[in-house]
Amino acid sequence: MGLLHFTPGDTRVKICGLRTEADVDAAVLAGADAVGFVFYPPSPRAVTPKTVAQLIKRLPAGVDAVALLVNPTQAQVDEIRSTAPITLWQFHGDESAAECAQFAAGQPWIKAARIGPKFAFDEFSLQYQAADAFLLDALVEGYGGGGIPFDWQGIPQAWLSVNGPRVVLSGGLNAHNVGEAIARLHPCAVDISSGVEISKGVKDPALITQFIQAVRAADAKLSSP
Ligand SMILES: O=C(O)c1ccccc1NCC(=O)[C@H](O)[C@H](O)COP(=O)(O)O
Repeated sequence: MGLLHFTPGDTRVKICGLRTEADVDAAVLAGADAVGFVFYPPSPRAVTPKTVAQLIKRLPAGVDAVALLVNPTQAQVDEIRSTAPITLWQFHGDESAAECAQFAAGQPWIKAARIGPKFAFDEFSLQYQAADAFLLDALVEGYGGGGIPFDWQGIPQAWLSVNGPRVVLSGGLNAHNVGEAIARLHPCAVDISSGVEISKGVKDPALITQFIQAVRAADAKLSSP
């Protein structure tokens, strides 16, 4: 129920970059806790507020509708908010904490971090301490949706022990590596886009189902004695 209402052994799942009714239906049927809509025109996954307003009508109560933005203008955010009932905001660009809070206007928000070899974890979480969650993603050309994992071992254990309950792990996840990610990092949630696609922007219902089943299996393994 929702992306960020974390309880141990119940890793939440966000399926990102949905564009069609079939995409949304597949994610809901598979048990996604959140669905992400990319409002970044250069992306092949980009959608319009009007389209998202129709897609959100297919979501049952409790499934978060996440707006994904990259350095938006206030006008862009206002148009999205006035058109589609977004429940969670994800900022994937160079937005300041103050800008994120202003854009979110009291709703929960996630700040995405693009993790390179020298990423400053402590400085990041201090700067964005007001965020409801941190989405840790790979540093790829462009902004996201690169389908590449980052070095999970590079996350300081001390930082993870404090911030883990609000970490959304992202970047190159799939049904084959998500179990290891959950066992090692115990994130609040996991996020996926490329790993459930047959081509850029084209989601595959079977891959979505397989991914969520892999998450549930990993949680069950953690919970078993
Ligand atoms: O998905 C995109 O096209 C995208 C474009 C611009 C900024 C962010 C974008 N995606 C952000 C996400 O939350 C993705 O789910 C995340 O980067 C993971 O993607 P993937 O590695 O393909 O699973």
